[in-house]
Amino acid sequence: MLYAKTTAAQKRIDLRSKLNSGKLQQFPGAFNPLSAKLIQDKGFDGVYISGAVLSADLGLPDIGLTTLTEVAGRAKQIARMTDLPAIVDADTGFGEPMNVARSVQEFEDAGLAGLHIEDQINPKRCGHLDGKAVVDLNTALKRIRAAADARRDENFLIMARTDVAAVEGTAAAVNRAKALVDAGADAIFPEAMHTLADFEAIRNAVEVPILANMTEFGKSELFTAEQLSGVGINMVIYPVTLLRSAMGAAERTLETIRAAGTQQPAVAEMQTRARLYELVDYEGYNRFDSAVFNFSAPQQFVTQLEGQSDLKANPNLKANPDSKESDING
Ligand SMILES: C[C@](O)(C(=O)O)[C@H](CC(=O)O)C(=O)O
Ligand SMILES: [Mg+2]
Repeated sequence: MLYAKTTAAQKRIDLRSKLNSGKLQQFPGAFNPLSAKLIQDKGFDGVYISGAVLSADLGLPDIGLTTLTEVAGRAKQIARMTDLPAIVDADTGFGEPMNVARSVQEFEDAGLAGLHIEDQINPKRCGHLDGKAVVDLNTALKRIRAAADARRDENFLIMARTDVAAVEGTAAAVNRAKALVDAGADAIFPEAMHTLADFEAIRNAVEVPILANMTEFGKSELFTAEQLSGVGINMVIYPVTLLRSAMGAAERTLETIRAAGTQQPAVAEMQTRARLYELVDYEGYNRFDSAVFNFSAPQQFVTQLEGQSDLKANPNLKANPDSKESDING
C-alpha cells in the first residue's frame, strides 16, 4: 500500500550492485508513477525518468523548458512508487555548476538512485536530432565535478552523458568519456551512437558502466539486449517507448470512437479494471479499511474511557464493532 517500502539509500546500493553484476540492466522509461509500478511488475531492473517524456507530458518540446522543481517533483512521484532504482535525466543540470550541485541534492532528496548530466549547450535538444552543439571540455568537466562533490550519499550515481559524437565523431566521444570519468563520473552515457562498434570504442576506453539509449526513430539501430551485452554495455534505456505505445493506442481508440460512435471495438486492447486495481493494490487498501472499521478496544480500556467527559460529549469516539466493507468494483 501507499509507497514502495525500499528506501532511497537501499535503492542506490542495489543500483551499484546491479551495475557490477556483469548482466545488462534494462530500464524502461516510466511516463507516470503507475507505469513505474508496471515496469516493476514485469520484472525489469530499474526505471528511467526521461526528460523527453516529462516535457511531452506537459505538451512541451524537449528543449530545456522544464524547471528543476518540475522535474524533481515528477521524478519523486515516480521513484516512490517502485522498489526499483530510478535514474533521472537531469538534462544540462539546470544551470551553472553551482545549480548542478543543487540539482544533485534535490534529486537525492526526491529519492532517485542517480542521474545523468549532459554536455550540450542551452537550449538543449533531443540527442537524436541534428544541429546539436556541445560546451567545451572544461565546462563539461566542471558540471560533473560539481555534481560529484555535491552528493551526500556516496552511492548516488552521477552519470555523464556526452553528445559530442554527433558533432565531432566517435574518437572525440572516446576522449571526452575518459576525461569525464577522471572528473568524477561513475558511468558514461554516450549519446546517439550509430553502430555497435561505436559502443565498443567507448567500452574499450573506460572502466565504468556504460548506458545505451535505445530510443525509437533516432540515430541508433534498435539493438537487442544480447547485442548490447555482447559489446559490454551495462545498462539500456527505452526512454520514450511506453509513452509512444500508450499515445499510439490512445490515438487509435479516439479514431475508433469517432468512426464507430463507440469505443466497443477497442475494449479488447484495454487494460481491464481488474488489472488496474491489481496494480494499485486496491485489495490492500480495502483490507486496511476493513481492519480499521473492525477495530475494537479491549473492554477494560472502554470502561475507563466511559468515565471521561469527552467521551460522554462525543459518543462516536467509542470503538465501532461493525465491519464496513467497501465495494472494490464500484
Ligand atoms: C534519452 C533522452 O534524453 C530522454 O529525454 O529520454 C532523449 C530521448 C529521445 O528524445 O528520444 C534523447 O535525447 O535521446
Ligand atoms: Mg533527455
